[in-house]
Amino acid sequence: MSKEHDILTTPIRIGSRGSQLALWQANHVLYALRDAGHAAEIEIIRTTGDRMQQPGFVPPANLDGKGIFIKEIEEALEEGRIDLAVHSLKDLPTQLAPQFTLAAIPKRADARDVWVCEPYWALHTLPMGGRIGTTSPRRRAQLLALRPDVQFVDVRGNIDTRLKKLAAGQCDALVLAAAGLDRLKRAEWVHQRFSPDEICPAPGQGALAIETRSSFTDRDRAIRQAIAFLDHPETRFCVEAERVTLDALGGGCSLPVGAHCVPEFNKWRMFAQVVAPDGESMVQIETEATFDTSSETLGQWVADDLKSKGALDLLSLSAS
Ligand SMILES: NCc1[nH]cc(CCC(=O)O)c1CC(=O)O
Repeated sequence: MSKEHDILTTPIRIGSRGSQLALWQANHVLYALRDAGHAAEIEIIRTTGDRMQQPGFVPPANLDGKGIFIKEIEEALEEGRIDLAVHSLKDLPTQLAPQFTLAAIPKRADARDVWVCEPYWALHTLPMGGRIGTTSPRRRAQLLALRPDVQFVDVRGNIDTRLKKLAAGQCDALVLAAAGLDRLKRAEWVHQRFSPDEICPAPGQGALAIETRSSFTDRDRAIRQAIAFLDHPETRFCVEAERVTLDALGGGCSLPVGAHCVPEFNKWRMFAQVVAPDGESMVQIETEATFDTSSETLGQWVADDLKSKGALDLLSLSAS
């Protein structure tokens, strides 16, 4: 047994939201830790974001939308009620407070967005004025850029709730992350996986983030060592570059910004899109970088390139 097993005398406590997808993700980490010989358990934490998805929720005046799925989880981490938190990386703000660390970023699943719609098997076969259920400003803007005639309906809730609302006719189609549907074994609902140069995914989409405390107590150090084997350096590089781009454009998951980096032979390839809310104008770039480029440099390049093409003007339209 390695040293961290001696220090970790009580089970590793994993904090998770209670949604199906969050619990799938937390269980994925739980089983990996148990396979590695650690005792571990899950603690479910209710976040502001979860409460917002309940009918009748009245948002507080000071709600800025950033980090609404993580506030209560970070509080539990800070108070030592949990040892690590499993998040969807795309829901994490681009800047973490210094007392927290992303101790592992596991191998990314399919990062793409997908089209979910039985009768119309692709976006271009949806009839004029078709209603797509998505509240994401990025997806709305990108979809309008491809199909200016489509309409949107607010379809919220967890993945099964949204699929039920689709089946009940509240909308004609959904656009969702492939990763969530794949993880919950709902891939039979997927009719088309959008290419990232068509609908560029959110920064970090499809990746998990394992957040721990940064402190150097024996236990916290042992926790980070115990989880380190789940880290996938290629994924970490890609999502860091994507998050640097988003951060340089102002951060926040409500911006209509897509960024997607992939390793390719001996280089990195990155796509990024910034779209005006009405879809009428957009800037997009595709760039390559050698493997010795840092994620910070690549992400910053991409942001600078987008800015030089007018991205900030498009983003100011979504602020107003
Ligand atoms: N914003 C909600 C959210 N956060 C993470 C995922 C999917 C899983 C992932 O992207 O890792 C989803 C649902 C969706 O966008 O369809």
